[in-house]
Amino acid sequence: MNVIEIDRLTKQYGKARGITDVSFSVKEGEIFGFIGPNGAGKSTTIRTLLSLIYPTSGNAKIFGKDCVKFAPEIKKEIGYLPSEVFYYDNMKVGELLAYSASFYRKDCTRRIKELAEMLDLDLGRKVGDLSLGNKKKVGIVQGMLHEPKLLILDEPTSGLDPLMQQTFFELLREENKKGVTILFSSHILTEVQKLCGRVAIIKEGKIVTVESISTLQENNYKKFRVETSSLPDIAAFQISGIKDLEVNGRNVRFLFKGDLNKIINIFSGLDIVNLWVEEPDLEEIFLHYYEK
Ligand SMILES: Nc1ncnc2c1ncn2[C@@H]1O[C@H](COP(=O)(O)OP(=O)(O)OP(=O)(O)O)[C@@H](O)[C@H]1O
Repeated sequence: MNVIEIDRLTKQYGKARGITDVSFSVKEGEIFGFIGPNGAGKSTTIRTLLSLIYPTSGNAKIFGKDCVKFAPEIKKEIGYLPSEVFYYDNMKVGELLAYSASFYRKDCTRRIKELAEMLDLDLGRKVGDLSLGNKKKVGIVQGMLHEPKLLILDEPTSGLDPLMQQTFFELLREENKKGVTILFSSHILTEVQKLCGRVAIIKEGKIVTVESISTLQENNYKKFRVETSSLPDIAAFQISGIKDLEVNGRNVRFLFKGDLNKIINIFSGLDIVNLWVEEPDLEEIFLHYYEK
């Protein structure tokens, strides 16, 4: 069953582009990544799903129900973490979360305590005194306190330190094991790779592809840079799979996709002083993976 179904969703901000013909679906029980650079249209898509803004055309369904028509009903079953959180500074964290919980017809006290403990969040502190990361944690608890069936997280890790990111990812995996579906938006490919099974990639308001992470990785170019002790024989690098070859004296850079043993073969004929192998960043995947 599809928990989220987005069909040719378009949002124009006056003359400015928001998103154009965005379509993808998220199945029940998936952790689905929504990835793209800043300004690509992730927040616009998510805000449209939540009826915080209205589509210019197209439609989206959550739990099989139209997002606009059934917005209040759907929202009760969703946990949403916006990319930026703003709070009344004078409230204590516990008071703020109790207030958030009052919108749901269930007692969330126990869950608030559990989540706060897990994330090491002090419920007695004033919101105004919290660091950016701790404010983010308040947002996370706020989005999860009513134990929703669907979590929509817009750039949830910004501001969290690496250890807390790990704890947060564990928490998400636990929720997912309980059957919770997660839409996770990010501009950081590595974190999406760690957590998600499939991803939709958005660029300049349009979906570039919807792909499983494993397919995405298999088809990625890796970046190589090698420094040799003497001028290398460039002819050795003229094999299929290598592209964007750049030679600068004893330094050679190139991109490679395919059987890595071919590269090891080339390297075995060289006297290597230094070697760097890097995963391409998101922009490079856009440029090289999708040009085909
Ligand atoms: N209220 C608005 N009025 C006009 N244009 C907007 C508005 N909100 C977003 N946009 C534009 O819509 C496009 C998509 O922005 P959006 O915020 O959805 O991207 P994003 O992928 O979430 O990026 P970020 O990670 O930077 O938030 C951008 O070109 C942005 O400038």
